[in-house]
Amino acid sequence: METFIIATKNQGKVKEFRELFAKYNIQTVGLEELDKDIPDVEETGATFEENAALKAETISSLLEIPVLADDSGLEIDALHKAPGVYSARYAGEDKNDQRNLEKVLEEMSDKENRAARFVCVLALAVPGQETVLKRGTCEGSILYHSKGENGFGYDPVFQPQGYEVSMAQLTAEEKNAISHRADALRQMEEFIQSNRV
Ligand SMILES: O=P(O)(O)OP(=O)(O)OP(=O)(O)OC[C@H]1O[C@@H](n2cnc3c(O)ncnc32)[C@H](O)[C@@H]1O
Ligand SMILES: [Mg+2]
Repeated sequence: METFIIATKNQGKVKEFRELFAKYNIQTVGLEELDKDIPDVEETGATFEENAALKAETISSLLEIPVLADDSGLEIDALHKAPGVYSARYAGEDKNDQRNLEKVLEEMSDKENRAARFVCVLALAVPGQETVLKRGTCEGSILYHSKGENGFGYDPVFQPQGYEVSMAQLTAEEKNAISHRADALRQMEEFIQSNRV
């Protein structure tokens, strides 16, 4: 089976990419599964696109092979699109999912407009080629309390549009059918196919 490198250290993303790529018969590997010690890429960009490209291009140059990176997060309308590109570090530099979602619940406790979306930008960097960027979204709303155990990150406080449960109450299969990550990957499909390694 072919293998694709995903430039991420997030095990929640690694699991979802493994599931999403299975239908292409491609195996995916996260950075922590590689033998090499890969340095953290500083996410200095102002947009998901900039950060996704930064991660994909840095790791692709280092390994000299095609690399896919994911920069994602939660945009909340009542918070002027925060936490946005700062989603991973919303409650502090130590990147704690639980504290991040508690901060969202607190900031949203008095807000009537609950509209929000998950955004995922995928960047495919191939040595000697221009990086390809694709953006996927999943619309929904912010709950008043967290519920559910599945998924990762902000899933327990996010209710996808058309559902009465949180993203964390969906099965992996159900989330993968509607997620921002699946949406972005569908758009990236032809580029993945033409860069099978
Ligand atoms: O940069 P890498 O190494 O890929 O890992 P990361 O966790 O730092 O990833 P990001 O910089 O893209 O930050 C994404 C943030 O958005 C959250 N997030 C992304 N996708 C999500 C999803 O499908 N469900 C819930 N939260 C998600 C995630 O928990 C992080 O807090
Ligand atoms: Mg990150």
